[in-house]
Amino acid sequence: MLKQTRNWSADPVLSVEHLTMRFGGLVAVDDLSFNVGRGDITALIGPNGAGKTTVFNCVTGFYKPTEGRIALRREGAVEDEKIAELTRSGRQYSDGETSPVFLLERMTDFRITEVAGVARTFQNIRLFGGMTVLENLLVAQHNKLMRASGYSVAGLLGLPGYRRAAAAAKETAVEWLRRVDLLDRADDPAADLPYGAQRRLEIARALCTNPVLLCLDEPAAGLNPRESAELNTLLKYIRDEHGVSVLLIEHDMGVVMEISDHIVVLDYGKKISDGTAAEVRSDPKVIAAYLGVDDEEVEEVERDLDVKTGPKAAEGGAL
Ligand SMILES: Nc1ncnc2c1ncn2[C@@H]1O[C@H](COP(=O)(O)OP(=O)(O)OP(=O)(O)O)[C@@H](O)[C@H]1O
Repeated sequence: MLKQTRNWSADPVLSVEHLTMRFGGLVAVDDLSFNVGRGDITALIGPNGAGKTTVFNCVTGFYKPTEGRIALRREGAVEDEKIAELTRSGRQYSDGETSPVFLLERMTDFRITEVAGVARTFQNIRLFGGMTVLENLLVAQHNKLMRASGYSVAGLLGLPGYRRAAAAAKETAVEWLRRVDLLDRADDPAADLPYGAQRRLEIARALCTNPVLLCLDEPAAGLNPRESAELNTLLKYIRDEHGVSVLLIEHDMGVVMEISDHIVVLDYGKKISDGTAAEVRSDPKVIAAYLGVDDEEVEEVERDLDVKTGPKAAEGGAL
């Protein structure tokens, strides 16, 4: 069931404002603004080369944007004036407050994950193939464990604080493995898992860091229809039961239209549409952008939309 409220206006967890990213003479992202609603699944879509991954890389600290502000409100609504004040102060985030704000464009990727609570997965799976499935999830919680050890030999000596933290980390890992249906593979090397299972493990690993915002780069890429359906169920569970906001890049329109509360469409680095699936689907600018790509992709998009939305899509003249 998709939501009726427009969380991205009422309660944004992330605000991207006037984001520009240039690579030499190429403007990959051009004065882009959009919000991600708290507790929403938001999809960033657009033809190849539209700038989607570049936006992701800016949000997660892999790129420093040329211009723009990326504000994360971790726990709830914050007045614009407070964010403006933080911006003027030159600081990266407002600390020790009930509703902290993080200016991600000023932070390193490591701190964005650790301090602000933004986790991500990659287009190309990046697991530790030689480690077991369980170890991959424990490594994701390494920093939490280091803090519990007081960055001393407490860990080696097995002092109680560290032991408790280690047990909690294992519990979190086991819980997510159960949720993504990989508990029976816990002791197998990650590289031995089939492709779809590796994708689920990557998502579980990101969730072990307890993020408020989970960024997924093409999570359905390479999945078969059954695995795609399982992914949809998992993402809805993450949203509904854990309140994690999800921002995803996805080419599979079947997945996008079925699970997204909000869709932002890019073309040539600019936003061309922003709204619910129904709004975006019938937007002539979106249709035109997709018609600009090669025939095969247009056909694929049309087929996906037909399958998922049936006659309604056809009435609305969808993509
Ligand atoms: N590190 C980089 N250096 C130079 N150009 C880059 C870099 N990263 C991306 N680009 C360029 O920026 C533009 C946007 O690329 P980006 O990968 O963000 O698009 P995308 O929408 O994610 O595409 P796709 O759907 O194919 O993954 C492209 O023209 C790309 O070649």
